[in-house]
Amino acid sequence: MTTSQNTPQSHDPKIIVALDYADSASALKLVAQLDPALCRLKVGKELFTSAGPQFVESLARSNFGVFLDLKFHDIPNTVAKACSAASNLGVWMLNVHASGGMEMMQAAKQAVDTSASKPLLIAVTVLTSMNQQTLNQIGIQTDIATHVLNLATLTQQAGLDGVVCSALEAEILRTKLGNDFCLVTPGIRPANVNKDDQSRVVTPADALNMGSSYLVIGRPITQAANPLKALEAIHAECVS
Ligand SMILES: O=c1ccn([C@@H]2O[C@H](COP(=O)(O)O)[C@@H](O)[C@H]2O)c(=O)[nH]1
Repeated sequence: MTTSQNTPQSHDPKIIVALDYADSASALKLVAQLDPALCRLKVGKELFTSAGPQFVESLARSNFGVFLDLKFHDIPNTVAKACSAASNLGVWMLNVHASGGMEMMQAAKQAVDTSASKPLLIAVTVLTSMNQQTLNQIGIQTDIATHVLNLATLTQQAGLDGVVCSALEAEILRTKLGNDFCLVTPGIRPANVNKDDQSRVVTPADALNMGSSYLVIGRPITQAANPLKALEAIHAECVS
């Protein structure tokens, strides 16, 4: 597995907790309850928009690795500049949308690789909230697993480190794209937990068995009565 030179952890926790909060104070309250031996952190559009790059930079200096999940999607020059700026925050991983195409992804990769910290760069294939019907609604008639494989293949050809996909597609991507390609899978739900707005969901243990490299988990941890206990239970399920 490719690893970032700036990874602050010598170990490699598989769980990435999604800090989907409205402000930095709420996010930090959760972070204070978590154990960096068990997880990394993800900052997405809501928290980044409210708390800003300085917050991400300070979080990236903590013992947690930070995945900056802004899913850049624009013309190549704009995405490359955004990726340079994001890399300079010292994050462990960042992402773009694979549907931005080869030229956009190559520009992003070049920007990341010429930064001082060289974070991992991955691309979103098909959002885990989407199903076959929502894919058809945007004009794509290909079956979802094939579309994910096509976008992931393009991502690998562009030289990126991996993709965001559902764990439902992890087995086919592992077979076709090899063991060194990073598969980051949101849509993770322990058994009997609400799916919320996710469509393509898999349990934590099944996701790892199917070939996921990292599990992105938000509400099952952040909205638990005791987030650390929820994290520990998921971690235990994964290692057993
Ligand atoms: O395809 C995708 C890409 C990103 N996400 C993000 O992951 C978390 C999931 O949160 P849950 O509360 O566990 O559903 C969230 O931040 C999404 O923006 C995704 O779900 N699917």
